[in-house]
Amino acid sequence: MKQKEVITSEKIPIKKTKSSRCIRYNKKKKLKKQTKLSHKKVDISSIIFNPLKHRIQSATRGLCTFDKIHYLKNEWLSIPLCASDQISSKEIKTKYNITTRDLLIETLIREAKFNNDDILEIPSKFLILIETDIINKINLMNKKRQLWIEFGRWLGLKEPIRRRNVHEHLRLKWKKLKHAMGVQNNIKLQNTQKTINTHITRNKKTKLILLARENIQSLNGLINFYHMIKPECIVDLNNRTLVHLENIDNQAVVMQATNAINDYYFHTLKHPSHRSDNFWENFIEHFGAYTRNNLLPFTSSNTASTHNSEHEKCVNNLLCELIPLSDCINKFVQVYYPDLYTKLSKLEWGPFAPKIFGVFPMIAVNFNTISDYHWDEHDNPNCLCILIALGNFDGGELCFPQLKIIIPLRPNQIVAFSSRLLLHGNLPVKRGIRHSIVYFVHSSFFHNLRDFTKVYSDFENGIERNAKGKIILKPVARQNLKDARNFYQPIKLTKAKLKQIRIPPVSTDCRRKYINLRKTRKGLKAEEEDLISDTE
Ligand SMILES: O=C(O)CCC(=O)C(=O)O
Ligand SMILES: [Fe+2]
Repeated sequence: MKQKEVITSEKIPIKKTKSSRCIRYNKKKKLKKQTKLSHKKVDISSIIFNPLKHRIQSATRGLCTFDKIHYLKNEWLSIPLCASDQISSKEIKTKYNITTRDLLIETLIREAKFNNDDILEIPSKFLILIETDIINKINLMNKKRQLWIEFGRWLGLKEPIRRRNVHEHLRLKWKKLKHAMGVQNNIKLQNTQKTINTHITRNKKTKLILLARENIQSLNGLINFYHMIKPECIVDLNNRTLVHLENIDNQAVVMQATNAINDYYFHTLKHPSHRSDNFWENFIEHFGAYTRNNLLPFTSSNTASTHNSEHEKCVNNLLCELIPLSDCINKFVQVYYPDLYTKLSKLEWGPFAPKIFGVFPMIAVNFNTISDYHWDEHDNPNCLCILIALGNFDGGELCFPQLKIIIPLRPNQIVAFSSRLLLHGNLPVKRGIRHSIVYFVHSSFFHNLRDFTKVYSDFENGIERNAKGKIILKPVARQNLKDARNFYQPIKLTKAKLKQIRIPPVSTDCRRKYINLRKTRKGLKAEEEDLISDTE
């Protein structure tokens, strides 16, 4: 029988503890002060999407070449980040000589577990294949045909399974994991941006996996992991931060953000027409300024609520409620990473997108879901992302298999780490609902990491292009780049579309690859999983 959809909403109560009247009084006073601070007046118009001023992606596309160059030169400014920007001012640091780990095994177990929850280990006959053919590249592929097919089946690959496909599947995984070896071997990370990029994307994505095998092969292997609980800054041999955990001493700010995300999440579940593709497919939304796959920065579609203008007020409310938390996160960067902060505060992305989160152009919000192991490959490798987990939950620990570090991140903590260089993912949530917010900066925001030759050569050659990038012969009129009137036609949905209701066949975000979203779609807590019927 189909169970009724359960949608619960939780407000985080202020914890009542037995304390003396004096302590209680002081606590109350502190909370009152914090709450007052967190409600300080802000100019909301600069924080929310303003269709008269800001532009979504399509509205940045039809500009004339002159306007594009003008925007690049005068409105969008960036100072290149360098490796030393990740050196923290924290006095006591823990140096880590990272050992290589068997991440491949860990990843494969996760993949196989998706189809068969009982799997804890990888059979040794498959390990041999990995060892010989993938790691040592001794080609036994033709000799063990049946075993490869069996391996593919164990992994849950689609039938019909061919040994060549299984081999390729593993080879690609191996290549990707080798990526992280750059951090492992600590190879001259302080050198130029170019070195880091070439190094990481081409050659050194190697052994990570191998040494980790014994430790991560079974879930028991996690016992060997270092549990990072208290504030601590773990750095590489060049003193660059790998993982930095700090407490947030402001309960009110955390409560305000948690309640806002809960409200937003449950409201959106309840009103299907409010669901964006990202929300319903992957339970992640990105707010703020984007510039990936686009010449110029623009306002993200989630910020502008392009799918339904009726949802706009929900977004605006959420963004306003996150301001105090964003202030806290900015303060953290300013205190511990002053060079990074200074450079980021000089990053301007111009009038096309609002400045919502202080020095960070954008955030990602993960709603009641965890992330599979991944690298955030578009993040600037010289920047740190800042992550906070919100909600009332147990489990969902953040795990860095390369470093063998597990962080049972609590809502009063933040963690800064190099999301581009370190593989990371979550352990399952055991109880309650866990959301998370990530503050990050994409590489594409930095001019030194972009290639603008095409638009400059268009300029020199007097070429104009249409929104699709095709050369056109007609002249294109110049625009007032600060005036976006008439560029945005809001869509008002009164009724949900099919794709806002139907369960999507796949998640389109790599972070959700092997993550089950059933309880997330129902607004359920982890322990309520059994309320979902098997037929769904
Ligand atoms: O929720 C978490 O702990 C991890 C989130 C994350 O890594 C991401 O959104 O990229
Ligand atoms: Fe991430």
